[in-house]
Amino acid sequence: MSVHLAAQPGEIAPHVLMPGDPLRAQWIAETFLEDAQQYNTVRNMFGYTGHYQGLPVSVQGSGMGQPSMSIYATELMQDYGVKTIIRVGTCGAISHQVNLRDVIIANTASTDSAMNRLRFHGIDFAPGADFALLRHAVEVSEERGLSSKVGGLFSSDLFYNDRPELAMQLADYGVLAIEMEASALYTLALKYGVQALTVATVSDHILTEEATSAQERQETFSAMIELSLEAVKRNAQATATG
Ligand SMILES: O=P(O)(O)O[C@H]1O[C@H](CO)[C@@H](O)[C@H]1O
Ligand SMILES: O=c1cc[nH]c(=O)[nH]1
Repeated sequence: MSVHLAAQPGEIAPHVLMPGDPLRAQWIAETFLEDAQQYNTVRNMFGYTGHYQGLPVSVQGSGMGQPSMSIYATELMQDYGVKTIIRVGTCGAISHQVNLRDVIIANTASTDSAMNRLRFHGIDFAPGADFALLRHAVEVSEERGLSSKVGGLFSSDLFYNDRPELAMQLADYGVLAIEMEASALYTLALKYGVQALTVATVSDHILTEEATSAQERQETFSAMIELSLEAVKRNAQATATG
């Protein structure tokens, strides 16, 4: 057990998908994993372990925002020795390069959070995805003809922002969408030598004002989950043979 996870040693797989929403974790486990067993209900931040095509995989809710993601990601990496994490999230597009329901495969994550300023004493660290994992995800997406794009996310501490125009300026620098966790995940993964990636479906388009429903955010976006599971499997196979 760790402070926030009730799993016994060995109950969490080396490969983990992390949605923000614990009910999306439940849906992923019940829909995509075989023999899924729940290992965590502490704070209702559900976690499950099952199998995807024979590969042990866990799904763990992260909660919303970088402090919550940091707690769960740290415990997964430090206390349970996980090797691979893919955040499977939703995001709000700030670029016309992406459309509603497109899948963004994030190579990097800018942030307005002070977390890395605290961690690095004012230095602006540049958190990035694991290249091998990202390459597997892109390969799967291309094979399946998915509407996806590789690019940067903005991990914001503010969902409701008094100055939304500040985030919009990031689009001029190629940032595709806003979410709230990727920067912390990438930073911690680099610290612990874990392979991490964020795959995020555009649930809201801030420029066109299109939006998906809460039910759709919780229970759909199958393409993103199937893409992530296949990328995890290929990455695990490549790591085992490499
Ligand atoms: O759908 P999830 O994975 O929670 O991701 C996005 O949705 C939440 C905000 O509604 C934030 O956590 C943001 O990052
Ligand atoms: O606009 C949005 C949509 C999803 N998640 C966010 O953080 N922002």
